[in-house]
Amino acid sequence: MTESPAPTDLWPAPLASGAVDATVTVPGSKSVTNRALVLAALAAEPGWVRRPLRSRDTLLMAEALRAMGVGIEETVSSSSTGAGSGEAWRVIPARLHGPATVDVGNAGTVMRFLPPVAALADGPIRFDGDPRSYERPLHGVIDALRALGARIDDNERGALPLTVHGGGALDGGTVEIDASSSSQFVSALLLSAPRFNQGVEVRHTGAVLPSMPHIRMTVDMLRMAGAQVDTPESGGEPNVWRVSSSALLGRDIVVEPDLSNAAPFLAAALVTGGRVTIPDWPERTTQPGDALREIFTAMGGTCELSDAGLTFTGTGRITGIEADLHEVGELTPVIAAVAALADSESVLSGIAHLRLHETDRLAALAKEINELGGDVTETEDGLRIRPRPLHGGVFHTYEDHRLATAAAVIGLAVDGVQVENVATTAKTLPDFPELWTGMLGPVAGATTVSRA
Ligand SMILES: O=C(O)C1=C[C@@H](OP(=O)(O)O)[C@@H](O)[C@H](O)C1
Ligand SMILES: C=C(OP(=O)(O)O)C(=O)O
Repeated sequence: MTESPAPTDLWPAPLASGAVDATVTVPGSKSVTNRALVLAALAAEPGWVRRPLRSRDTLLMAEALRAMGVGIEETVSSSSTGAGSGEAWRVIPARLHGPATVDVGNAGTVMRFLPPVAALADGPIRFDGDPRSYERPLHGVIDALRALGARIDDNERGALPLTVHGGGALDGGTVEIDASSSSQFVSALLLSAPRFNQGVEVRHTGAVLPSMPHIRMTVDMLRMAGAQVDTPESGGEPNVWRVSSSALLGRDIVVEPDLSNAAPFLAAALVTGGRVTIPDWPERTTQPGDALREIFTAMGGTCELSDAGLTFTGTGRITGIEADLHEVGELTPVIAAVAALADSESVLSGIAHLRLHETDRLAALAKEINELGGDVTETEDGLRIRPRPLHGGVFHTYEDHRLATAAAVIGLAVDGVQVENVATTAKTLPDFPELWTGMLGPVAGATTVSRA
Protein backbone atom coordinates (compact mmCIF):
# COMPACT_ATOMS: atom_id res chain seq x y z
CA MET A 1 0.00 0.00 0.00
CA THR A 2 1.32 3.46 -0.85
CA GLU A 3 0.47 6.78 0.87
CA SER A 4 -3.19 7.80 0.70
CA PRO A 5 -3.68 9.73 -2.53
CA ALA A 6 -5.59 13.01 -2.50
CA PRO A 7 -9.24 12.07 -2.84
CA THR A 8 -10.55 12.52 -6.36
CA ASP A 9 -13.81 10.75 -7.15
CA LEU A 10 -15.86 10.40 -4.00
CA TRP A 11 -19.03 8.32 -3.82
CA PRO A 12 -21.32 9.07 -0.87
CA ALA A 13 -22.05 5.58 0.42
CA PRO A 14 -25.79 5.32 0.98
CA LEU A 15 -26.93 5.04 4.57
CA ALA A 16 -29.57 2.32 5.01
CA SER A 17 -32.86 3.85 6.03
CA GLY A 18 -34.10 0.55 7.44
CA ALA A 19 -33.80 -3.21 7.07
CA VAL A 20 -32.97 -4.16 3.50
CA ASP A 21 -35.22 -6.66 1.75
CA ALA A 22 -33.91 -7.42 -1.70
CA THR A 23 -32.97 -9.99 -4.29
CA VAL A 24 -29.62 -9.25 -5.90
CA THR A 25 -28.45 -11.04 -9.03
CA VAL A 26 -24.68 -11.16 -8.77
CA PRO A 27 -22.65 -11.41 -12.02
CA GLY A 28 -20.43 -14.39 -12.82
CA SER A 29 -17.35 -15.53 -10.93
CA LYS A 30 -14.05 -13.95 -11.91
CA SER A 31 -12.13 -17.06 -10.92
CA VAL A 32 -14.38 -19.44 -12.88
CA THR A 33 -14.56 -17.18 -15.95
CA ASN A 34 -10.80 -16.78 -16.23
CA ARG A 35 -10.10 -20.49 -15.71
CA ALA A 36 -12.79 -21.35 -18.27
CA LEU A 37 -11.20 -19.01 -20.81
CA VAL A 38 -7.72 -20.49 -20.35
CA LEU A 39 -8.93 -24.10 -20.53
CA ALA A 40 -11.09 -23.36 -23.59
CA ALA A 41 -8.16 -21.63 -25.30
CA LEU A 42 -5.94 -24.69 -24.74
CA ALA A 43 -8.57 -27.22 -25.86
CA ALA A 44 -8.46 -29.26 -29.03
CA GLU A 45 -11.89 -28.03 -30.18
CA PRO A 46 -14.14 -24.96 -29.75
CA GLY A 47 -16.09 -24.43 -26.54
CA TRP A 48 -18.56 -22.08 -24.83
CA VAL A 49 -18.28 -19.94 -21.73
CA ARG A 50 -21.83 -18.92 -20.83
CA ARG A 51 -22.82 -16.13 -18.45
CA PRO A 52 -19.18 -15.00 -18.26
CA LEU A 53 -18.23 -12.18 -15.96
CA ARG A 54 -17.48 -9.12 -18.08
CA SER A 55 -15.19 -7.04 -15.88
CA ARG A 56 -11.72 -5.56 -16.10
CA ASP A 57 -9.98 -8.80 -15.06
CA THR A 58 -11.88 -11.06 -17.43
CA LEU A 59 -11.76 -8.67 -20.40
CA LEU A 60 -7.98 -8.45 -19.92
CA MET A 61 -7.82 -12.25 -19.95
CA ALA A 62 -9.89 -12.47 -23.14
CA GLU A 63 -7.83 -9.73 -24.82
CA ALA A 64 -4.56 -11.46 -23.92
CA LEU A 65 -5.69 -14.80 -25.33
CA ARG A 66 -6.87 -13.07 -28.50
CA ALA A 67 -3.44 -11.42 -28.80
CA MET A 68 -1.92 -14.92 -28.81
CA GLY A 69 -4.22 -16.05 -31.61
CA VAL A 70 -7.30 -17.49 -29.84
CA GLY A 71 -10.72 -16.62 -31.26
CA ILE A 72 -13.17 -15.32 -28.64
CA GLU A 73 -16.52 -14.22 -30.02
CA GLU A 74 -19.16 -12.55 -27.91
CA THR A 75 -22.68 -13.76 -28.67
CA VAL A 76 -26.12 -13.91 -27.17
CA SER A 77 -27.10 -17.54 -27.20
CA SER A 78 -29.37 -20.19 -25.80
CA SER A 79 -28.04 -23.55 -24.64
CA SER A 80 -30.00 -26.74 -25.22
CA THR A 81 -31.12 -26.78 -21.56
CA GLY A 82 -31.81 -23.05 -21.46
CA ALA A 83 -29.63 -22.92 -18.35
CA GLY A 84 -26.97 -20.82 -19.96
CA SER A 85 -29.03 -18.57 -22.15
CA GLY A 86 -27.92 -14.97 -22.34
CA GLU A 87 -24.46 -13.65 -23.00
CA ALA A 88 -21.86 -16.18 -23.99
CA TRP A 89 -18.32 -16.35 -25.30
CA ARG A 90 -17.53 -18.81 -28.06
CA VAL A 91 -13.86 -19.75 -27.73
CA ILE A 92 -12.07 -21.06 -30.79
CA PRO A 93 -8.61 -22.40 -30.02
CA ALA A 94 -5.85 -21.80 -32.55
CA ARG A 95 -2.07 -22.12 -32.80
CA LEU A 96 -0.72 -19.85 -30.05
CA HIS A 97 1.82 -17.36 -31.31
CA GLY A 98 3.75 -14.17 -30.68
CA PRO A 99 4.87 -11.52 -30.97
CA ALA A 100 2.20 -10.24 -28.62
CA THR A 101 1.84 -7.96 -25.64
CA VAL A 102 -0.31 -8.84 -22.66
CA ASP A 103 -1.65 -6.16 -20.32
CA VAL A 104 -2.30 -7.93 -17.01
CA GLY A 105 -3.76 -4.82 -15.33
CA ASN A 106 -3.64 -5.86 -11.69
CA ALA A 107 -5.26 -9.24 -12.27
CA GLY A 108 -3.53 -12.04 -10.37
CA THR A 109 -5.25 -14.59 -12.58
CA VAL A 110 -3.92 -12.98 -15.78
CA MET A 111 -0.35 -12.31 -14.56
CA ARG A 112 -0.01 -15.87 -13.17
CA PHE A 113 -2.16 -18.08 -15.42
CA LEU A 114 -0.86 -16.75 -18.75
CA PRO A 115 2.96 -17.07 -18.64
CA PRO A 116 2.61 -20.89 -18.86
CA VAL A 117 0.25 -20.45 -21.82
CA ALA A 118 2.78 -18.11 -23.43
CA ALA A 119 5.49 -20.74 -23.00
CA LEU A 120 3.40 -22.94 -25.34
CA ALA A 121 3.17 -20.19 -27.96
CA ASP A 122 5.54 -19.62 -30.83
CA GLY A 123 7.35 -16.31 -30.41
CA PRO A 124 7.88 -13.66 -27.76
CA ILE A 125 5.02 -12.63 -25.48
CA ARG A 126 5.64 -9.52 -23.38
CA PHE A 127 3.75 -9.09 -20.08
CA ASP A 128 3.22 -5.70 -18.46
CA GLY A 129 0.60 -4.20 -16.17
CA ASP A 130 -0.39 -1.64 -13.53
CA PRO A 131 2.37 -0.36 -11.20
CA ARG A 132 1.03 -2.62 -8.42
CA SER A 133 1.43 -5.69 -10.65
CA TYR A 134 5.23 -5.15 -10.48
CA GLU A 135 5.06 -5.68 -6.71
CA ARG A 136 2.91 -8.79 -6.66
CA PRO A 137 4.74 -12.13 -6.35
CA LEU A 138 5.35 -14.01 -9.58
CA HIS A 139 8.64 -15.78 -8.82
CA GLY A 140 6.91 -19.12 -8.24
CA VAL A 141 5.61 -19.15 -11.81
CA ILE A 142 8.78 -17.77 -13.42
CA ASP A 143 11.18 -20.14 -11.62
CA ALA A 144 8.94 -23.14 -12.22
CA LEU A 145 8.55 -22.43 -15.92
CA ARG A 146 12.32 -22.08 -16.30
CA ALA A 147 12.81 -25.39 -14.52
CA LEU A 148 10.29 -26.95 -16.92
CA GLY A 149 12.16 -25.69 -19.98
CA ALA A 150 10.86 -22.17 -20.74
CA ARG A 151 12.98 -19.15 -21.69
CA ILE A 152 11.97 -15.97 -19.83
CA ASP A 153 13.56 -12.52 -19.71
CA ASP A 154 12.60 -10.81 -16.47
CA ASN A 155 14.42 -8.62 -13.97
CA GLU A 156 16.35 -9.35 -10.82
CA ARG A 157 13.13 -9.01 -8.77
CA GLY A 158 11.53 -12.05 -10.41
CA ALA A 159 8.45 -10.01 -11.22
CA LEU A 160 6.72 -8.09 -14.00
CA PRO A 161 7.43 -6.77 -16.60
CA LEU A 162 8.81 -9.79 -18.44
CA THR A 163 8.92 -11.55 -21.79
CA VAL A 164 8.25 -15.25 -22.29
CA HIS A 165 10.02 -16.52 -25.41
CA GLY A 166 7.65 -19.31 -26.32
CA GLY A 167 9.11 -22.20 -28.27
CA GLY A 168 5.77 -23.70 -29.37
CA ALA A 169 5.97 -26.47 -26.74
CA LEU A 170 7.22 -27.11 -23.21
CA ASP A 171 8.82 -30.23 -21.77
CA GLY A 172 7.09 -30.12 -18.38
CA GLY A 173 7.98 -32.63 -15.65
CA THR A 174 8.47 -32.32 -11.90
CA VAL A 175 8.93 -28.97 -10.21
CA GLU A 176 9.16 -27.72 -6.62
CA ILE A 177 7.70 -24.33 -5.73
CA ASP A 178 6.96 -22.29 -2.63
CA ALA A 179 3.39 -21.13 -3.22
CA SER A 180 2.80 -19.78 0.28
CA SER A 181 2.46 -16.25 -1.12
CA SER A 182 -0.21 -17.23 -3.69
CA SER A 183 -2.18 -20.34 -4.54
CA GLN A 184 -2.31 -18.97 -8.07
CA PHE A 185 1.25 -20.26 -8.68
CA VAL A 186 -0.06 -23.82 -8.37
CA SER A 187 -3.23 -23.15 -10.37
CA ALA A 188 -1.19 -21.51 -13.14
CA LEU A 189 1.05 -24.52 -13.65
CA LEU A 190 -1.78 -27.06 -13.44
CA LEU A 191 -4.07 -25.25 -15.90
CA SER A 192 -1.60 -25.41 -18.82
CA ALA A 193 -0.04 -28.75 -17.85
CA PRO A 194 -2.17 -31.03 -20.07
CA ARG A 195 -0.41 -29.33 -23.00
CA PHE A 196 3.12 -29.85 -21.59
CA ASN A 197 4.92 -32.79 -23.26
CA GLN A 198 5.25 -34.68 -19.96
CA GLY A 199 2.42 -33.03 -18.04
CA VAL A 200 3.49 -31.73 -14.65
CA GLU A 201 4.10 -32.73 -11.06
CA VAL A 202 3.95 -29.67 -8.80
CA ARG A 203 5.36 -30.04 -5.28
CA HIS A 204 4.65 -27.20 -2.88
CA THR A 205 7.51 -26.98 -0.37
CA GLY A 206 6.91 -23.77 1.60
CA ALA A 207 4.76 -22.66 4.53
CA VAL A 208 0.96 -23.06 4.53
CA LEU A 209 -0.64 -22.73 1.13
CA PRO A 210 -3.46 -20.13 1.06
CA SER A 211 -6.75 -20.29 -0.83
CA MET A 212 -7.08 -24.08 -1.18
CA PRO A 213 -10.65 -23.80 -2.53
CA HIS A 214 -9.20 -21.99 -5.55
CA ILE A 215 -6.81 -24.89 -6.19
CA ARG A 216 -9.77 -27.29 -5.92
CA MET A 217 -11.58 -25.11 -8.45
CA THR A 218 -8.62 -25.50 -10.82
CA VAL A 219 -8.58 -29.27 -10.36
CA ASP A 220 -12.37 -29.59 -10.82
CA MET A 221 -12.38 -27.52 -13.98
CA LEU A 222 -9.39 -29.42 -15.41
CA ARG A 223 -11.22 -32.69 -14.80
CA MET A 224 -14.37 -31.30 -16.44
CA ALA A 225 -12.21 -30.56 -19.48
CA GLY A 226 -11.08 -34.18 -19.56
CA ALA A 227 -7.68 -33.86 -17.84
CA GLN A 228 -6.33 -36.51 -15.52
CA VAL A 229 -5.32 -34.92 -12.21
CA ASP A 230 -3.97 -36.58 -9.06
CA THR A 231 -4.31 -34.54 -5.89
CA PRO A 232 -3.64 -34.88 -2.16
CA GLU A 233 -7.41 -35.36 -1.72
CA SER A 234 -7.52 -38.23 -4.22
CA GLY A 235 -5.02 -40.26 -2.24
CA GLY A 236 -1.81 -38.56 -3.37
CA GLU A 237 0.98 -37.09 -1.23
CA PRO A 238 0.21 -33.88 0.69
CA ASN A 239 1.04 -30.74 -1.29
CA VAL A 240 1.64 -32.61 -4.55
CA TRP A 241 -0.48 -32.33 -7.71
CA ARG A 242 0.03 -34.27 -10.95
CA VAL A 243 -1.54 -33.53 -14.32
CA SER A 244 -1.00 -35.92 -17.24
CA SER A 245 -0.34 -34.78 -20.76
CA SER A 246 -3.55 -35.07 -22.80
CA ALA A 247 -5.83 -33.22 -25.21
CA LEU A 248 -8.43 -31.00 -23.53
CA LEU A 249 -12.09 -31.13 -24.55
CA GLY A 250 -14.00 -28.05 -25.69
CA ARG A 251 -16.71 -27.75 -23.04
CA ASP A 252 -19.92 -25.82 -22.56
CA ILE A 253 -19.57 -24.09 -19.21
CA VAL A 254 -22.15 -21.99 -17.38
CA VAL A 255 -20.32 -19.65 -14.99
CA GLU A 256 -21.66 -19.57 -11.40
CA PRO A 257 -22.42 -16.21 -9.74
CA ASP A 258 -19.38 -14.73 -7.98
CA LEU A 259 -19.98 -15.73 -4.37
CA SER A 260 -17.15 -13.55 -3.07
CA ASN A 261 -18.83 -10.58 -4.70
CA ALA A 262 -22.07 -11.62 -2.98
CA ALA A 263 -20.32 -10.79 0.31
CA PRO A 264 -21.22 -7.08 0.56
CA PHE A 265 -24.87 -7.80 -0.26
CA LEU A 266 -25.18 -10.58 2.32
CA ALA A 267 -23.37 -8.28 4.75
CA ALA A 268 -26.09 -5.68 4.14
CA ALA A 269 -28.66 -8.13 5.53
CA LEU A 270 -26.50 -8.67 8.59
CA VAL A 271 -25.77 -4.99 9.18
CA THR A 272 -29.35 -3.74 8.72
CA GLY A 273 -31.16 -6.71 10.25
CA GLY A 274 -32.74 -7.31 6.84
CA ARG A 275 -32.97 -10.04 4.24
CA VAL A 276 -31.08 -10.54 0.98
CA THR A 277 -31.51 -13.34 -1.57
CA ILE A 278 -28.80 -14.20 -4.09
CA PRO A 279 -30.37 -16.25 -6.95
CA ASP A 280 -28.52 -19.20 -8.53
CA TRP A 281 -26.36 -19.88 -5.45
CA PRO A 282 -24.88 -23.27 -6.34
CA GLU A 283 -25.70 -26.26 -4.16
CA ARG A 284 -22.12 -27.47 -4.50
CA THR A 285 -19.20 -25.27 -5.44
CA THR A 286 -15.47 -24.83 -5.02
CA GLN A 287 -15.85 -21.06 -4.65
CA PRO A 288 -14.52 -19.77 -1.30
CA GLY A 289 -17.50 -17.43 -1.04
CA ASP A 290 -19.65 -20.41 -0.05
CA ALA A 291 -17.99 -20.12 3.37
CA LEU A 292 -19.95 -16.90 3.92
CA ARG A 293 -22.92 -19.03 4.91
CA GLU A 294 -21.03 -20.29 7.94
CA ILE A 295 -19.07 -17.12 8.70
CA PHE A 296 -22.02 -14.71 8.60
CA THR A 297 -24.21 -17.18 10.50
CA ALA A 298 -21.56 -17.19 13.23
CA MET A 299 -21.71 -13.39 13.19
CA GLY A 300 -25.43 -13.33 13.89
CA GLY A 301 -27.68 -14.21 10.95
CA THR A 302 -29.39 -17.24 9.49
CA CYS A 303 -29.36 -18.56 5.96
CA GLU A 304 -31.46 -20.81 3.85
CA LEU A 305 -30.64 -22.37 0.49
CA SER A 306 -33.78 -22.92 -1.61
CA ASP A 307 -34.90 -22.85 -5.23
CA ALA A 308 -34.92 -19.05 -4.96
CA GLY A 309 -31.21 -19.04 -4.11
CA LEU A 310 -29.42 -18.25 -0.86
CA THR A 311 -31.45 -16.10 1.50
CA PHE A 312 -29.56 -14.55 4.35
CA THR A 313 -31.45 -12.89 7.20
CA GLY A 314 -29.87 -10.66 9.81
CA THR A 315 -31.15 -9.97 13.29
CA GLY A 316 -29.70 -6.48 13.63
CA ARG A 317 -27.18 -7.79 16.14
CA ILE A 318 -23.66 -8.57 14.97
CA THR A 319 -21.26 -10.71 16.98
CA GLY A 320 -17.50 -10.57 16.52
CA ILE A 321 -15.65 -13.72 15.43
CA GLU A 322 -12.29 -15.40 15.70
CA ALA A 323 -11.65 -16.88 12.29
CA ASP A 324 -8.70 -18.31 10.39
CA LEU A 325 -9.38 -17.03 6.87
CA HIS A 326 -6.35 -18.51 5.06
CA GLU A 327 -8.61 -20.62 2.81
CA VAL A 328 -10.92 -17.72 1.99
CA GLY A 329 -8.65 -14.67 2.15
CA GLU A 330 -10.49 -12.69 -0.51
CA LEU A 331 -13.52 -12.45 1.82
CA THR A 332 -11.50 -10.54 4.43
CA PRO A 333 -12.28 -6.89 3.57
CA VAL A 334 -16.07 -7.30 3.85
CA ILE A 335 -15.77 -9.49 6.97
CA ALA A 336 -13.54 -6.83 8.53
CA ALA A 337 -16.12 -4.15 7.71
CA VAL A 338 -18.88 -6.17 9.37
CA ALA A 339 -16.60 -6.86 12.35
CA ALA A 340 -16.03 -3.13 12.79
CA LEU A 341 -19.81 -2.77 13.30
CA ALA A 342 -20.17 -5.73 15.68
CA ASP A 343 -20.77 -5.68 19.42
CA SER A 344 -17.64 -7.67 20.34
CA GLU A 345 -14.03 -8.07 19.25
CA SER A 346 -12.94 -10.05 16.18
CA VAL A 347 -9.60 -11.63 15.40
CA LEU A 348 -9.00 -12.55 11.75
CA SER A 349 -5.91 -14.73 11.20
CA GLY A 350 -4.07 -16.79 8.58
CA ILE A 351 -4.04 -13.94 6.05
CA ALA A 352 -0.51 -12.50 6.01
CA HIS A 353 -0.47 -13.04 2.22
CA LEU A 354 -3.12 -10.32 1.85
CA ARG A 355 -0.26 -7.83 2.21
CA LEU A 356 0.57 -8.75 -1.40
CA HIS A 357 -2.92 -8.52 -2.91
CA GLU A 358 -4.32 -5.56 -4.91
CA THR A 359 -2.91 -3.43 -2.09
CA ASP A 360 -1.59 -4.30 1.36
CA ARG A 361 -5.10 -5.15 2.53
CA LEU A 362 -4.21 -5.51 6.20
CA ALA A 363 -2.57 -2.08 6.38
CA ALA A 364 -5.29 -0.46 4.27
CA LEU A 365 -8.20 -1.88 6.29
CA ALA A 366 -6.58 -0.92 9.60
CA LYS A 367 -5.79 2.61 8.44
CA GLU A 368 -9.11 3.38 6.78
CA ILE A 369 -11.35 1.94 9.52
CA ASN A 370 -9.26 3.73 12.15
CA GLU A 371 -9.63 7.02 10.30
CA LEU A 372 -13.39 6.64 10.76
CA GLY A 373 -12.81 6.28 14.51
CA GLY A 374 -12.26 2.50 14.66
CA ASP A 375 -9.77 0.42 16.60
CA VAL A 376 -8.10 -2.05 14.26
CA THR A 377 -4.58 -3.37 14.75
CA GLU A 378 -2.50 -5.50 12.45
CA THR A 379 -1.23 -8.75 13.89
CA GLU A 380 1.54 -10.83 12.38
CA ASP A 381 -0.95 -12.71 10.19
CA GLY A 382 -4.18 -10.75 10.31
CA LEU A 383 -6.30 -8.14 12.05
CA ARG A 384 -7.69 -7.53 15.55
CA ILE A 385 -10.86 -5.45 15.33
CA ARG A 386 -12.36 -3.85 18.43
CA PRO A 387 -15.66 -2.20 17.50
CA ARG A 388 -16.05 1.45 18.41
CA PRO A 389 -18.61 4.05 17.33
CA LEU A 390 -17.56 5.20 13.85
CA HIS A 391 -18.03 8.54 12.12
CA GLY A 392 -18.11 9.65 8.50
CA GLY A 393 -15.10 10.53 6.38
CA VAL A 394 -13.24 9.59 3.22
CA PHE A 395 -12.46 5.89 2.87
CA HIS A 396 -9.45 5.49 0.54
CA THR A 397 -9.54 2.38 -1.62
CA TYR A 398 -6.01 2.03 -3.11
CA GLU A 399 -7.38 0.74 -6.43
CA ASP A 400 -8.71 -2.30 -4.59
CA HIS A 401 -12.23 -3.39 -5.53
CA ARG A 402 -12.75 -5.18 -2.21
CA LEU A 403 -11.75 -2.11 -0.17
CA ALA A 404 -14.50 -0.19 -2.00
CA THR A 405 -17.21 -2.77 -1.32
CA ALA A 406 -16.09 -3.02 2.32
CA ALA A 407 -16.43 0.77 2.66
CA ALA A 408 -19.97 0.61 1.25
CA VAL A 409 -20.89 -1.92 3.97
CA ILE A 410 -19.67 0.44 6.70
CA GLY A 411 -21.52 3.28 5.01
CA LEU A 412 -24.83 1.46 5.49
CA ALA A 413 -24.55 2.05 9.23
CA VAL A 414 -22.35 5.14 9.47
CA ASP A 415 -23.49 8.48 8.07
CA GLY A 416 -21.13 10.39 5.80
CA VAL A 417 -18.79 7.66 4.52
CA GLN A 418 -17.34 8.77 1.18
CA VAL A 419 -15.82 6.01 -0.91
CA GLU A 420 -12.86 7.09 -2.99
CA ASN A 421 -12.84 5.79 -6.57
CA VAL A 422 -15.79 3.41 -6.32
CA ALA A 423 -15.17 2.75 -10.03
CA THR A 424 -12.30 0.49 -8.98
CA THR A 425 -14.98 -2.17 -8.34
CA ALA A 426 -14.92 -2.63 -12.14
CA LYS A 427 -12.05 -5.08 -11.58
CA THR A 428 -14.62 -7.77 -10.81
CA LEU A 429 -18.03 -6.09 -10.36
CA PRO A 430 -18.52 -3.19 -12.81
CA ASP A 431 -22.13 -2.46 -11.83
CA PHE A 432 -21.50 -2.34 -8.09
CA PRO A 433 -22.89 1.18 -7.38
CA GLU A 434 -26.09 0.42 -9.32
CA LEU A 435 -26.55 -3.00 -7.72
CA TRP A 436 -25.96 -1.45 -4.29
CA THR A 437 -28.44 1.39 -4.64
CA GLY A 438 -30.89 -0.97 -6.35
CA MET A 439 -30.70 -3.26 -3.31
CA LEU A 440 -31.46 -0.35 -1.00
CA GLY A 441 -34.41 0.87 -3.05
CA PRO A 442 -35.58 4.40 -3.76
CA VAL A 443 -35.46 5.57 -0.12
CA ALA A 444 -31.69 5.08 0.19
CA GLY A 445 -29.38 8.03 0.80
CA ALA A 446 -27.72 10.17 -1.86
CA THR A 447 -26.17 8.16 -4.67
CA THR A 448 -24.61 10.64 -7.04
CA VAL A 449 -20.90 10.63 -7.79
CA SER A 450 -19.17 13.87 -6.84
CA ARG A 451 -15.73 15.32 -7.18
CA ALA A 452 -13.81 16.79 -4.23
O1 LIG B 1 -7.12 -18.47 -8.29
C1 LIG B 1 -7.93 -17.56 -8.08
O2 LIG B 1 -8.88 -17.32 -8.85
C2 LIG B 1 -7.74 -16.74 -6.87
C3 LIG B 1 -6.94 -17.19 -5.86
C4 LIG B 1 -6.70 -16.42 -4.63
O3 LIG B 1 -5.40 -15.86 -4.74
P1 LIG B 1 -4.24 -15.99 -3.60
O4 LIG B 1 -3.99 -17.42 -3.36
O5 LIG B 1 -3.10 -15.24 -4.22
O6 LIG B 1 -4.81 -15.30 -2.40
C5 LIG B 1 -7.72 -15.31 -4.44
O7 LIG B 1 -7.35 -14.45 -3.40
C6 LIG B 1 -7.92 -14.53 -5.72
O8 LIG B 1 -8.86 -13.52 -5.55
C7 LIG B 1 -8.45 -15.45 -6.81
C1 LIG C 1 -6.83 -11.12 -4.65
C2 LIG C 1 -7.74 -10.88 -5.59
O1 LIG C 1 -7.53 -10.82 -6.93
P1 LIG C 1 -6.40 -11.36 -7.90
O2 LIG C 1 -7.08 -12.35 -8.79
O3 LIG C 1 -5.93 -10.16 -8.64
O4 LIG C 1 -5.32 -11.99 -7.07
C3 LIG C 1 -9.15 -10.60 -5.22
O5 LIG C 1 -9.99 -10.53 -6.15
O6 LIG C 1 -9.47 -10.45 -4.03
